Amino acid sequence: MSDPSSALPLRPVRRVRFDGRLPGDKSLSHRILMLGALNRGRVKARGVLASQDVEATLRLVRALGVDVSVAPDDSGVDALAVHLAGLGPERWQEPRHVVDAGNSGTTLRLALGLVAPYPIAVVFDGDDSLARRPMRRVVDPLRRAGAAVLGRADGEYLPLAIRGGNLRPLSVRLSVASAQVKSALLFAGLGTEGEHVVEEPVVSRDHTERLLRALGAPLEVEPAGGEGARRLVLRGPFVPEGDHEIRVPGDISSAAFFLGLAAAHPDAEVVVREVGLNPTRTGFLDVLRRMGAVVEVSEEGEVWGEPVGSVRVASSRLRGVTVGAEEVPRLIDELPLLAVLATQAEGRTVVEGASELRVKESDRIAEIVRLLRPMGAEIAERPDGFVVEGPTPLRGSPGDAAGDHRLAMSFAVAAALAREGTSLLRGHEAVAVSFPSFFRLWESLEAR
Ligand SMILES: O=C(O)C1=C[C@@H](OP(=O)(O)O)[C@@H](O)[C@H](O)C1
Ligand SMILES: C=C(OP(=O)(O)O)C(=O)O
Repeated sequence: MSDPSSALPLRPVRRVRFDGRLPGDKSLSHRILMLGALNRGRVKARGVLASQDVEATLRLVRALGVDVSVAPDDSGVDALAVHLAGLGPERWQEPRHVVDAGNSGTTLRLALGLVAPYPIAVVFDGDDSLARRPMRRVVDPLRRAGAAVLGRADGEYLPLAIRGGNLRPLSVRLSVASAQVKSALLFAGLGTEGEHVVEEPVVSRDHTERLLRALGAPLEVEPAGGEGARRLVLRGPFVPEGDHEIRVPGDISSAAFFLGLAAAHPDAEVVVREVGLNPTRTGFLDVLRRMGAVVEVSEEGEVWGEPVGSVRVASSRLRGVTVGAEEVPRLIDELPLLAVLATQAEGRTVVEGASELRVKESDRIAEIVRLLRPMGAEIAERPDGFVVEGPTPLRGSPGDAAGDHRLAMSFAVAAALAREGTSLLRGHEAVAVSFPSFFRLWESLEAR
């Protein structure tokens, strides 16, 4: 790990060639560990992401007293082999200590739903970024179902203490499209008698639904009202059983930094293998295509209902695009990167309906504008997104990742695309949240 106090020099990259696997999917890794903790039986998972966020979920699973063993998995980048021997939630213990969710919104929100049906008290805390992120979106529906939750600002912010048990059936129409809230409520339904209904206004990543159905849960997914809206109906209780094995596919959100660089760079070819191609996650590939990029996708199989395959992207002439609210959840974590690529595209790029970006690890709208302007980008902040006029040549500049892994990696792409000048990134160590080997792999790209 590099020295956190020093800035990392990032030079423009002359030639981009990459062909291989990248780290395992973060969303799937969290969910597999939590469902493994709930399961009555053994779960053997390979290719689990070895990163700080997933460490937080491992801390939760251990704190509940679940028997879990973790070893490096040499067949992947930043990969773990995890074996869980779950005895069902009746055997969970009340954690003796505060559970540290670190920087991970997914850990905290999903965990609140996971433990809510059971009569145990769990206290959560996390880092300063997580302590600024809103939790009432999960806490309120859990309270309405009968869980007791205490926390700062009436349960909006960490630290949070929950004690559940004996919940009433959940019936929730989400006002924001959030896979974290949806998943938390489905998890709560798993331990609760009755028919639970969750409606989302626009489809968000559906890993939880796919995993639950693969495990045999009585879950129906149907269209609801508006375009892209979905209604999920789960009959609880359902506790998964039996022995299961899974190999976690690569994370398209991590792959996006390599694929995006390839699209905007004049001499590039990148192939990412064995990556997850769940259509609720591939909005970034669709937007790249709309920008005129050469994107080839080959679907090669399925893991627990999740399509998996390879993606190839080569140097392309990009043009500006508009991305609206109905598409945002399918590429929410790739939007700061899209701002970088838009600086190299002909014409105007507009992102709207993305105010959720302001409550991620940082305010990703304000911070990406702050990072890109000194490099020569023409980018304007909007309350719910940004507008970029391109193309503008970028030049190396100092920048600060604001403790946000996606911003650190987006800045690395901008630095690689710069015509001249070395960029200096402060806070580069944030990449350990989702992609610890990022800079080791990035350094293998050829510097000018
Ligand atoms: O469910 C998940 O695994 C995630 C959902 C998204 O958050 P929201 O559900 O808050 O939009 C995303 O930004 C996050 O990186 C992971
Ligand atoms: C928003 C993210 O994660 P989380 O919400 O789990 O912190 C992310 O990985 O970009």
